Amino acid sequence: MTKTTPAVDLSAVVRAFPSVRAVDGIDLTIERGETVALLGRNGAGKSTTISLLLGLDEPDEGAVRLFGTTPELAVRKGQVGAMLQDGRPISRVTVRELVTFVGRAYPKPMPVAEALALAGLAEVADRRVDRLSGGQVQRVRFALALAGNPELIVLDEPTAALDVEARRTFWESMRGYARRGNTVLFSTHYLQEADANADRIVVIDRGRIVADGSAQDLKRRAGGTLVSFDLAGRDSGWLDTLPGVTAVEIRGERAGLRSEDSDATVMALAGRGAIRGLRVEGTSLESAFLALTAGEDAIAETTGTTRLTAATDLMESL
Ligand SMILES: Nc1ncnc2c1ncn2[C@@H]1O[C@H](COP(=O)(O)OP(=O)(O)OP(=O)(O)O)[C@@H](O)[C@H]1O
Repeated sequence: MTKTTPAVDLSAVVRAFPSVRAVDGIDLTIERGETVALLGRNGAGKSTTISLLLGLDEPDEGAVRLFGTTPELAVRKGQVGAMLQDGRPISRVTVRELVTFVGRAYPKPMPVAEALALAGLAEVADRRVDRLSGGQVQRVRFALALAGNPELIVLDEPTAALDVEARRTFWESMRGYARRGNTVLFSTHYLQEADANADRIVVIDRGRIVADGSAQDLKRRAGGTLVSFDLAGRDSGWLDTLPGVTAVEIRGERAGLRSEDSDATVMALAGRGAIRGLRVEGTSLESAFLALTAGEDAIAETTGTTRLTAATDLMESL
């Protein structure tokens, strides 16, 4: 094993339950030092992927390696810390006592003061865990994940129940840990969190990876730009033949065109004098995500050619 062994390596991983293939052939490599968001809708397969990655569940097919070894061994060695969705820490002890106790289970624990400081708990270290706010409890769980001094931390929807301020402090702590050269994998429904806190976003849908890259890459993949204009009584049958256009949506008098080459689309529209109320907008991360994870149901009325474009999203933008 060399220094360059990736932190995470999932290879053709499948986990099938009787009613659903929760993970349906995932290949994912995360290099040391990366911060990666696993982004997907409810039921996309994020938690199942995380369970497999931590060795809490076994894949039916494929292989999972952490730092070149099995998840069990990596966890036992303290290389991996995790913060999962449920489980409230035991409460009749102080924050410091709890972090100290958990650290003792690992061969090379992080010094307690350091774990408390990184998690933003120094000021409440001597308070009982059952006297803390929801945001503080979440930070205790983060400190417990840090207790073994891990190189990789895995967080399953870490900010799901937190208000805006608690989220902000949570992500500050996480970034402090990542800046030390550590690796972070977190799952989220929140696009803004993925965009703001990850170097790389892996979009998962129906147990498969449907996109993997920076926020910028996702926007590009989701179909570039939205060009819209007033039809002013024209028919719309010709719009999907225009250069660059991948999808067309008509809403009353307004036409929306998803375009991979907005310059060419606008030129062609201008050539036909169809420029009344013309608007050209870049794809937001929100619409990129919707487009990448849209089901067949969301596309029903779209006359365009791409499967990736969600009609509902296009309608919202008009
Ligand atoms: N133990 C299980 N037995 C049967 N089906 C399961 C089991 N665990 C998960 N599933 C199913 O697998 C699919 C993926 O679930 P998973 O919890 O991994 O999704 P998720 O992306 O984490 O969703 P959420 O954001 O709601 O937590 C879902 O259809 C879920 O119902």
